[in-house]
Amino acid sequence: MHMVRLMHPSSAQGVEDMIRLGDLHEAGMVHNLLIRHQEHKIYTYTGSILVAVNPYQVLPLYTVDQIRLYSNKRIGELPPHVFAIADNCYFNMKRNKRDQCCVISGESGAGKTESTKLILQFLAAISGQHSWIEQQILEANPILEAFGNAKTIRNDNSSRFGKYIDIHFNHNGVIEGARIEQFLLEKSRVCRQAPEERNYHIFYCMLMGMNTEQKKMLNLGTASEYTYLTMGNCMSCDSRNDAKDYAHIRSAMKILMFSDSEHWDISKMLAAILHLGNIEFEAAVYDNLDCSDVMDSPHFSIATKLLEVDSSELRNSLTNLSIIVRGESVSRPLNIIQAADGRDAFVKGIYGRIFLWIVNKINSAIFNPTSQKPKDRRQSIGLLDIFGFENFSNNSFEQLCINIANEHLQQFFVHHVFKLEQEEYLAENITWRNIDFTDNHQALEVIALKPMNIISLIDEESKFPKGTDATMLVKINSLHGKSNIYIPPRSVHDTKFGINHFAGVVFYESKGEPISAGYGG
Ligand SMILES: Nc1ncnc2c1ncn2[C@@H]1O[C@H](COP(=O)(O)OP(=O)(O)OP(=O)(O)O)[C@@H](O)[C@H]1O
Repeated sequence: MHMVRLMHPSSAQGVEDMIRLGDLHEAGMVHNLLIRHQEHKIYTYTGSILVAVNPYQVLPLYTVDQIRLYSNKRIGELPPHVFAIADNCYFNMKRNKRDQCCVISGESGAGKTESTKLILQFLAAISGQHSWIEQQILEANPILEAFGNAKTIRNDNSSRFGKYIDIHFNHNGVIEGARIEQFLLEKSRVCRQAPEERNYHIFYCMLMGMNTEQKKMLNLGTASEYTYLTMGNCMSCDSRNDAKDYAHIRSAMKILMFSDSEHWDISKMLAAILHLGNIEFEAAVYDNLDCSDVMDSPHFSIATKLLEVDSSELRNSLTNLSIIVRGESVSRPLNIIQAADGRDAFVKGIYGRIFLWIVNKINSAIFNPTSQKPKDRRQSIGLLDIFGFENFSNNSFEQLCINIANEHLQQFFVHHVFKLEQEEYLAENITWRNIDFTDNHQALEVIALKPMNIISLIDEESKFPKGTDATMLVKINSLHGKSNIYIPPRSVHDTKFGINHFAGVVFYESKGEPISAGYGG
């Protein structure tokens, strides 16, 4: 049993900056956040880091008066606030003429996207021009959220992609443009959703918001008619109004210069995805090989029309797999399970490209390339809104990518907060007590950095014509089986491998999707 000690007075009252806590350990910090949260004080500092606890209610913290109050103040002068961080970035950028960056991280539902939007709003308000470009930057959000957010069991508006927004300012500190980068869109959601989860908002918004004539042209009905929209058995979401959101998405697209024909082309692609999802395959045998054929249904012919492709070519590519080996195309028939997997991979490819196209289109409206003149040199504030570490009961390649991104962020954090600081103390001969910290550099090396790392082996196997999930595991086992980072499957029948991440062990499923579509492609 641990010794019982008196609580430090700072723990009983709570502190604005956890560095001042008398009981500086995990329980002390969590307790501090709890008592502050109970008083609706959702923000707390830990040095230069702001910790935000989601209040799940509207608090009067973001009014115009609050923006005015936090503008041009030193950190610590006022209670901790996301506006204080934004203000600090803005004035550091202007004063020191150095670009700034805010990293916003946390688990799903923590409030990352809301915080990103609040920082954007604050910057738009204090840089003070209420210009068309500011409005365009703010209106990019509803479009990105329509195509990249979905209802999950944790969050009715969960971002299923990471984003980096770089906001550009001229030498007077006025916003003159921005550029958005997206990472790791969860493409599997287009074809499959967990119970009580939905596909991307745009599908439901389109079906609820389009007029009858447009729906007729795309042969669309209601959400319940499409396999891809019903996997989670959840077609509506109490906190959302799909029809109203559709009107907002349309107006945001106009503000960001999407033409009517571009919007219509996107709608055709989305409708084609829904029809492709309803296509079924029947088994066939040809030359003693298990093959498949597309079952006759209106969905197939509608999909070919919407995609503007030849129906026999589409049929052929859905039921055969072609790989390029040494410059030559090698084709083999697919059985019905492989054909359905291949169709899903095709759909994920289409959706991923639509998303990329949309981000590029938004950038073409809000991004101004730099001028060469030194007096026009622009400065920037970057906002990174990226998913936190994930560990579900079933983890796929997508979780592996997300967790690698978090390993990199952790390494950046370790490097800046501990390693560089300690080097500086040493260089200046300052006496200090060594702080123990866990360095995740070795994990990063094994997973993604050193030669023959786990990711490169997965990549290599996905390009190998005879590569399967099983051959991939054999290779990883033989090269990393003895490392303390990789945990091999427990038996030859086990298809899960584990990775010892900085935040804990996660087991990943290697089986399920064809390797070329799931892991490699
Ligand atoms: N500061 C806040 N004030 C009030 N409500 C908030 C605040 N931050 C978050 N919320 C509520 O919590 C919900 C989830 O927040 P948000 O979407 O920002 O989480 P997230 O961390 O981006 O999650 P995900 O990783 O799933 O995208 C929001 O839709 C909103 O209802």
